[in-house]
Amino acid sequence: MEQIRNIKIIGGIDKSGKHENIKCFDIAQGEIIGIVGPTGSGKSQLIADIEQLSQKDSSTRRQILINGEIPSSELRNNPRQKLVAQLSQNMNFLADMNVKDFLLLHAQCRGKSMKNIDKIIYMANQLTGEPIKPKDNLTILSGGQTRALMVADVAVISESPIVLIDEIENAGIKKHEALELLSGYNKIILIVTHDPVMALSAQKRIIMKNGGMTAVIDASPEEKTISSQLSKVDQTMLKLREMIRNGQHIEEKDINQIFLKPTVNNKMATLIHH
Ligand SMILES: Nc1ncnc2c1ncn2[C@@H]1O[C@H](COP(=O)(O)OP(=O)(O)OP(=O)(O)O)[C@@H](O)[C@H]1O
Repeated sequence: MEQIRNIKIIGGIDKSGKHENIKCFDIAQGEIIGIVGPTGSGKSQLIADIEQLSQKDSSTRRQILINGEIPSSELRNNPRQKLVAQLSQNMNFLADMNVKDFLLLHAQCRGKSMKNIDKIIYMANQLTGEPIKPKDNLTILSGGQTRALMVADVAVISESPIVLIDEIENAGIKKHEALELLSGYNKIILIVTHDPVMALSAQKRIIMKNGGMTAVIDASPEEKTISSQLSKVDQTMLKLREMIRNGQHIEEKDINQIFLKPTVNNKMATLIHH
């Protein structure tokens, strides 16, 4: 597959038939873009336009260019050239095989090195509190383990240059780290989310309203700091969850990592303390 360096979204019309505010939006390899907006505002439709490489032929009349050009019909229609890998809350592995065998099979199908398998399991284990073992059966993995393994698998083995993450707010994984891992593999990442940790991890976020892209907001330096603070809160919640699951008692020191670190400013500190 040709290397996808960037995609361009050329704006179309919203649900009222008016031109979208955003006429043109470029996304480069390695960028993380959030898509936010109320229910029914057209977030999934925007993703569908990208996935189908719409050429003014969907309800939104948007056009998607790849590397600045109209994509070939091969790229649009051949399922083997699928551009978008999707990760969502409700996805589960169905195959009755163990983690290592599955990864070996997937790597083999994609013509990827089989030497990376242990690395993928290691990466997945950095994202989840509950260690995944190579001999674990896929079907017994918990929700968090499943999502963590999918993220590592998509990052290393899958060839899809675009990764769509659809509302994995309660995935039970370190979301911030998961996004960093994927963007490190130069994927274009689009996240539909209502979760501040995820939304603020994105460099930019597209604001949807009434079926149209109304604005694009660049994450401010302050928001980036808030994002890493929230990520620590997130990790502490994951840790507490694991401890409770394992029948342990929670002590004040277990939540100190949220409170002890200097916060963005006093306002943020007050917010967390209360
Ligand atoms: N520009 C548009 N023109 C016409 N119809 C549109 C447009 N954008 C979205 N729609 C339609 O509006 C409906 C709601 O959009 P969509 O499902 O994308 O919203 P959403 O923001 O993903 O909602 P939710 O948060 O509930 O998942 C869909 O049927 C979609 O096809």
